[in-house]
Amino acid sequence: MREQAPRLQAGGVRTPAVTLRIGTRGSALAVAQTSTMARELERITGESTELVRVTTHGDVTRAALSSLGGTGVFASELRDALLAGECDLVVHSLKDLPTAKAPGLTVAAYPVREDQRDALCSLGGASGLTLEQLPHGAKVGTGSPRRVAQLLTLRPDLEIRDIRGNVERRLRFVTDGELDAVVLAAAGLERLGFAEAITERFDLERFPNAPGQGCLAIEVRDGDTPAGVSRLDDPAARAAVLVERGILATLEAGCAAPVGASARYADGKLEAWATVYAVDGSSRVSSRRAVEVSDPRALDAAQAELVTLISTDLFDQGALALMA
Ligand SMILES: NCc1[nH]cc(CCC(=O)O)c1CC(=O)O
Repeated sequence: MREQAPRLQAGGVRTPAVTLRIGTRGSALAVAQTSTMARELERITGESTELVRVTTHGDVTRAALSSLGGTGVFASELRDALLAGECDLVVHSLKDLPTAKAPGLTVAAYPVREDQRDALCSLGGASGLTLEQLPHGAKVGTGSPRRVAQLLTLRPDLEIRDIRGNVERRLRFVTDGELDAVVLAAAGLERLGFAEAITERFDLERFPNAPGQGCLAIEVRDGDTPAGVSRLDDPAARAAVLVERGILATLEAGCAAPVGASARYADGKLEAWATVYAVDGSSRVSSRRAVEVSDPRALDAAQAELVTLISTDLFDQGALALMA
């Protein structure tokens, strides 16, 4: 696997691809997860790969994410590079991808999902204080409205601090003693080799994940899926994340919305639960449903049914008013 910028010959004519060119954001997390996919593709296809780094606006600004025009700040420039033919596929964190399909592009694979849970990182890592053990009024950092609401639901006494920056920078708030703990996605910590910083992985029942968290998405141009890419797809991961994101889309909520949704597909059963929070954690509505899937060919219909069941239930309980 080599790394290089998109190659342009004099006159702007692109040289024919000799290897699979994989577009990625330049952050350490993005490069780590894209490299994992590149190695998988090399193993599957026997072809070589190279990484094409695309710097996105979301990577270079310190502004609050919510001020950057909502969802998709990380995804759109990667998508532009793919549409322009500067790479053959791109690897996204699914959580950061808007739920609407991008014109001309398709998600060709949802690879095997990693831990979808959120993790508390307090000083001392595995031997640190859990959420329950943190002192009264402890300072906990997160930039996610969902995590804020979830934390305040369980510990209304906490002082929540809005933090931004990459995973390493967020962990430093704790090691520097500025905050008592931060909350991050377990998957990102693991991909970066920071699993030892994890004090507690939150129970999904009380702390449902951001829709799609822990899953990657491999996006390609419509009708132009490079050989081998479809083999990265994991049907169980696909089913679960499509339900989680289907609920998010039906609620017309973005990736920064205070919505947690967890799904799993196993043993012929597709099951999901979701909670919509008031941002201050003062109230919430939840729903949980399961559908039997006797024939895997009926999975698409089962997904749609489950999304409708849960979304309708959430609407009936006043989810829209809560998010307003
Ligand atoms: N919004 C940033 C982001 N996008 C994906 C991940 C983690 C990995 C994943 O969910 O796949 C993170 C960091 C975090 O939330 O801690």
